[in-house]
Amino acid sequence: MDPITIVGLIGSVVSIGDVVAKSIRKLSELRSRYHNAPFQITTLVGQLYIIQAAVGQLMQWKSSAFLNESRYLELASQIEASLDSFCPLILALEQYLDKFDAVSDSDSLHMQDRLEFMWNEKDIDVYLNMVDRQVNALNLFLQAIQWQVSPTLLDFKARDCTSSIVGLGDNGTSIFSDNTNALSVQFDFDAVVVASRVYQNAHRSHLKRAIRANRPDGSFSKEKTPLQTRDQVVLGPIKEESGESTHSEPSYSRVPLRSRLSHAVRSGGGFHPGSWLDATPWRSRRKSIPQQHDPPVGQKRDDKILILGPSQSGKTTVFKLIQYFIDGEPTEEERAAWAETILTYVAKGTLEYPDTNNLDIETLSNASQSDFQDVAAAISLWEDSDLLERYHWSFPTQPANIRQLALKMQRLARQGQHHYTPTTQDILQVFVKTTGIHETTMYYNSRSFRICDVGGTRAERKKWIHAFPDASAIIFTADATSYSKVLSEDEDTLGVTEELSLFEHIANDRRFADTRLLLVLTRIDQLDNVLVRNPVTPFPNFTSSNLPNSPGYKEDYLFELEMHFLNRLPDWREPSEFPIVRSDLIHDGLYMVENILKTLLEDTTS
Ligand SMILES: Nc1nc2c(ncn2[C@@H]2O[C@H](COP(=O)(O)OP(=O)(O)OP(=O)(O)O)[C@@H](O)[C@H]2O)c(=O)[nH]1
Ligand SMILES: [Mg+2]
Repeated sequence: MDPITIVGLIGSVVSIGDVVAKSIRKLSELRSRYHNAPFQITTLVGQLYIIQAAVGQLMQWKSSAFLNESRYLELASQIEASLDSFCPLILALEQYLDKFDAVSDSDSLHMQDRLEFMWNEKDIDVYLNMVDRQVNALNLFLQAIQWQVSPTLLDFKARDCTSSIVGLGDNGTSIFSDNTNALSVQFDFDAVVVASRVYQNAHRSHLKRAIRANRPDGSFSKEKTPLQTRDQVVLGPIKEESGESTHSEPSYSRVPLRSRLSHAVRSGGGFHPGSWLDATPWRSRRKSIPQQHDPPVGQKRDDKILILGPSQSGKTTVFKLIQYFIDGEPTEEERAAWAETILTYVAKGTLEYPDTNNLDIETLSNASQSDFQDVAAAISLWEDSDLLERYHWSFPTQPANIRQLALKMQRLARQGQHHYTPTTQDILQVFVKTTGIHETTMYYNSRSFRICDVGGTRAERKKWIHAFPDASAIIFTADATSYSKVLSEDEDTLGVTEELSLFEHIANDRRFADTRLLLVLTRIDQLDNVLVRNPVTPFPNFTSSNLPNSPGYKEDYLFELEMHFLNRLPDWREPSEFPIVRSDLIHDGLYMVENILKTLLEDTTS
């Protein structure tokens, strides 16, 4: 059957739907007017409703996506045959009911009409039987179609994020919904999906794999299956929820007084050694919190530090800093390897500038060490200091850092250098998006510990679950200037909204009840510039008696920002045990990580 015939078929389904609806209306009217109406009428109405629902299902065939699938074409011809026998039946029923049209105009049935109606009760019986058979046939038929259709439907639903099911595909591929809110919602098609053969198969195979993985010898057992719950599967963006946890308006209900926070919130650029570093060991001061699983007696696990935060918040920069602090700054070979990456980064950033008319595209797209002088000349565009102003804040790279690197390269080229060797600061300034999880074991004060860097985009966060087990500390990085930016993966969401809700999700996660949490506010060096140019609109209650270009204004803003983070802490976390570090990672990061490591590993390294 060709697509045009199917469109015709859908047309006949629509008209059958109309006749069925009319018959239901007529029968219902008759039932309400004719007290003691034969039981068959009620049954007939019920059956017709089922047919109406079935016809509604068939309407899904309108979707053009089905028209190109051979298996639907085959089903379409079967449906047509089925409707061929159903049409005369439903039309005959309509005609039969037309006879009572006259009586339905009056308020109740007259005696003569009643007699006629009862006389015809047998006719109704016949119709009922026939409709009944038709309903059964249609039911079976629709079930068969659902089996075929559901994987495709599921695919659509998952892709447009309305599915509550994660990871099902006809060809064995997984589909994930980005909308994690949907994961806790039940949908009316869930039952159909769960009953479908493809779901059952996938479920059984996941079960088998999980059981097998749990057995050292790979065999099956009847022991408890370590299945993940649905909310463990994806850690995606967290939407603002209604009720207590809504933070569109700042609320300070859970925030202690400024004085109480004096040693939780550090002020000024960079890290201030002192009170919170010298504080009593973390664990001894912890409030009573939900139970966590300790390692078996006698077995001491390595500490594991997770670096979490949204994309471009500075996770990898912190990771690099820790590495350089412990292993020493990059070697000559490592610097040479970084040179190409940085050249390409700057050249690509220049090319992404919206006005590319005057650019030497050829040189910039093939930037390499060998033509360093040409590349440096081609990026002279960045000397234009107004350029940053005209850059849109959602720009996926870091215009300020690119500009600094570009200016530096031009200076080196003018000095006659033909090769570019980056400094540690240059390496820290480059952005290479992280994908996956990067775990490394490092040694500090004769102790080994593990450190994990992860990708921070929404898509990457789905993998975080694998890094969570055994985390002893979390460094959460947040860009202090993100109130003025939107996400590169979603231009409708402000950076600060995303980082606050992600932080809330992590801070409130019971899995981390025994895990230290530390916040690093990054890009403090860029904050002055950003504050002068962008009003702090996301925090409507923010006021300052200082002028936007003064240090007092920056201090007031940072205090406001930190309050928003503190507001997201659960009751079982003590704000005074939640260090906040303000940092310019590029220029004083090494000093900061030394203090962070001392603090996070304090009771194990001393
Ligand atoms: N000027 C300045 N730039 C910073 C600072 N912190 C981070 N950056 C820059 O911000 C960009 C992104 O930093 P990354 O550490 O790569 O970001 P990330 O969080 O690892 O991002 P993903 O890998 O996508 O999750 C880089 O270009 C860094 O140099 C800072 O304190 N000051
Ligand atoms: Mg990264």
